[in-house]
Amino acid sequence: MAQDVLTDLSKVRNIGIMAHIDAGKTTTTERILFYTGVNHKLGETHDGGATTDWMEQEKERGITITSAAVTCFWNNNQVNIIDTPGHVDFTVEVERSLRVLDGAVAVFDGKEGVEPQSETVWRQADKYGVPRICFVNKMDKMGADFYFTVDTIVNRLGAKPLVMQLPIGAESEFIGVVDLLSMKAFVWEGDSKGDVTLGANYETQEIPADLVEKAKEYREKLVETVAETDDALLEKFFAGEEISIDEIKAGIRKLVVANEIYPVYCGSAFKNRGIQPMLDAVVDFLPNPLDVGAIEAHDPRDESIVIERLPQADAPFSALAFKVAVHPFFGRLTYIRVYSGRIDSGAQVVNSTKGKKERIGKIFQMHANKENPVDDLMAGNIYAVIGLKDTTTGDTLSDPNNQVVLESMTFPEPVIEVAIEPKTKGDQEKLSTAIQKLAEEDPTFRVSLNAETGQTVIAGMGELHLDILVDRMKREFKVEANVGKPQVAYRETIRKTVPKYDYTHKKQTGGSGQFAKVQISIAPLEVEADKIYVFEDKVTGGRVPREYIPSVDAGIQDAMQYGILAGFPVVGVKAQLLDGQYHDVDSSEMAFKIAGSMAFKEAARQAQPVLLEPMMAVEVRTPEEYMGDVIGDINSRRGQIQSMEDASGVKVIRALVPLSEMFGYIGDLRSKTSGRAVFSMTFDSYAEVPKAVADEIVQKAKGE
Ligand SMILES: Nc1nc2c(ncn2[C@@H]2O[C@H](COP(=O)(O)OP(=O)(O)OP(=O)(O)O)[C@@H](O)[C@H]2O)c(=O)[nH]1
Repeated sequence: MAQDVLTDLSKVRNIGIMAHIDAGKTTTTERILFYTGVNHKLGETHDGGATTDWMEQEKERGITITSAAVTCFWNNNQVNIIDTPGHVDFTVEVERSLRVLDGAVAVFDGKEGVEPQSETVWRQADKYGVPRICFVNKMDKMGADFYFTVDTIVNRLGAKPLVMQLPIGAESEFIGVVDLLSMKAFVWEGDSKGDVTLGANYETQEIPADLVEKAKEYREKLVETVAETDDALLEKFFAGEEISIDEIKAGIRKLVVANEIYPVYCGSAFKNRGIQPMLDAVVDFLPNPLDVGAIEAHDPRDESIVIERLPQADAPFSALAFKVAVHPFFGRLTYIRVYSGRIDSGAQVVNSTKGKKERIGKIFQMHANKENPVDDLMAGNIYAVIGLKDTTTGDTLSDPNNQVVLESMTFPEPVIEVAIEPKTKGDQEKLSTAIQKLAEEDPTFRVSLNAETGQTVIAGMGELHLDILVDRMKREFKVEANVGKPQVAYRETIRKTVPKYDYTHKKQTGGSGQFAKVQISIAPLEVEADKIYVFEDKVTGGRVPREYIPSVDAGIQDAMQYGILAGFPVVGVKAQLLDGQYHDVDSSEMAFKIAGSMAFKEAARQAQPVLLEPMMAVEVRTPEEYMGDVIGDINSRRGQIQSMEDASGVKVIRALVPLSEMFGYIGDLRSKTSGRAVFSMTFDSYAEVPKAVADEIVQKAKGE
């Protein structure tokens, strides 16, 4: 069934399927792969047979964590599907995918409507300007309500839906849809019971009598919405003239590409209903790489110089790596989106983010059940390549003679950490390998070694994120280890400037001694993104020789790893080396490093050190009757309420709450609200821990 890669970019769609956890993203993707002919046997997601979920954990947990790209073909168009994860802990993966998508299908649960997590993902898609169509899934489910779901698109997302279909029948009687463009009914015969080979195809019929009026009303709305955007169409509309389907489609396409409107489809992925018309809509309305146009890149030598790259074969090559995965047979596989140019396998490129040469090895397009080798990389398309050694997620690959850097991706701060203690020396080695491999795939976790306890500390986005990392270490890399409880990633900072601090490191132990004298100043520094520390050399007259100055810097950074209050990393420091003294024989890099480190430790004690904790932006949606309880609970967790709003019959409460108070929140919220409230949270900022709480944390850290 493999087809050659299309070179006509107007026939390429790079899309994502985005959804709240359990809305049916995996099932929908599976059905798409079935209908597009590459998947002959459907995997039922929770039996572990789904082809996009090839990691063990995904099979067991039934959730899609990694984004794999799968290529399929629909009516002679090539559709590349980039799988986007739906869990809140993996929003970085979602952003990473959104970065390389041209359009998306937002899948909603037809009973729940827009859920908080779909809202988060929706807003992320807004941020990247990704045009979308909506698929209201699970129309066969008890309580499914298409019109309610459409309302939630308005109320909860503030977006403008365009109803393209009406459901025929509801719940177990849901049999098909009215297509408002052709004004026909598409009916899927028979009950598939989740087996796609049963009742997979639809028949075109007349609209059932009881839906004719409603269909007319909705078609009128549809045509009016489209006509309003085009003077010529509007004239026709008011003159009562027929506007052709092609004219309507062209109008919708323009509005979708401009992110002004979101066509809404419905169906039941599980029962194989509604997938084909939704695929037609992907092709009809979502943008192709030409619609998206030029991408903005930067000169690697000077970020302020903007360079545009057009999706053309004869432009200089540029591509973004958005995923590194370890394939069971090929080893390291790098997923890339090519933005411009065309190059063959074997070509030399440059990783312009890291300034390293790379060679493109074999190139594949990943189909659902096999890899399809291709000869070259083409602008506008998505590929998996082997042979790249140093490229990790977020890196740009360029033409060596025309280098650019595509906007790099920002990742939220990892705020939860877990300590891992390998059982044997062998396990320690396995752990290092595991960490290195996992870091290539996922740049969102950080690793540090606690020199005092010998523990390896891994920091990530949330409890589940860490859970999965640890699980993979044990399972894939066979690391035997004791794993601690997840802890909040506290930080320390200083509040006062210490303008001058002298420290002399002197040691005489037989032979040659050690001597270094430094005078430093430290001051609070506003933390911005990765800028958590600044070092300035203010030494004059060679009083500290050039070669020792970096050692002082390194010594201070070493000391900052373990803050003086409770051993948490210190951030937000501007350090200056003001003066010093050396000895011809006894001074060394090591001596200056120790002096720098000790000078910082002692100076920091005078700089009013404080503890910082991660604050989470929490959003709770609750029926009004539980609002008092929810707010009371947030207050008792040291939360600050930011706003309260009404949205489609529920109250939306937004608050800033310390992460340390959010462990186990989901269970408490469920029991307080009889399971009727939902919440989402994302990292917001670091804030100073109130004195009383800080004292407790310090006590505990010292006790341990
Ligand atoms: N009744 C009904 N159930 C569905 C439908 N689509 C999916 N499901 C079920 O809903 C559950 C979740 O479906 P998935 O496809 O795994 O959902 P997902 O959004 O990929 O979930 P994650 O991978 O966990 O994010 C499974 O038990 C599916 O069988 C549908 O159209 N109707």
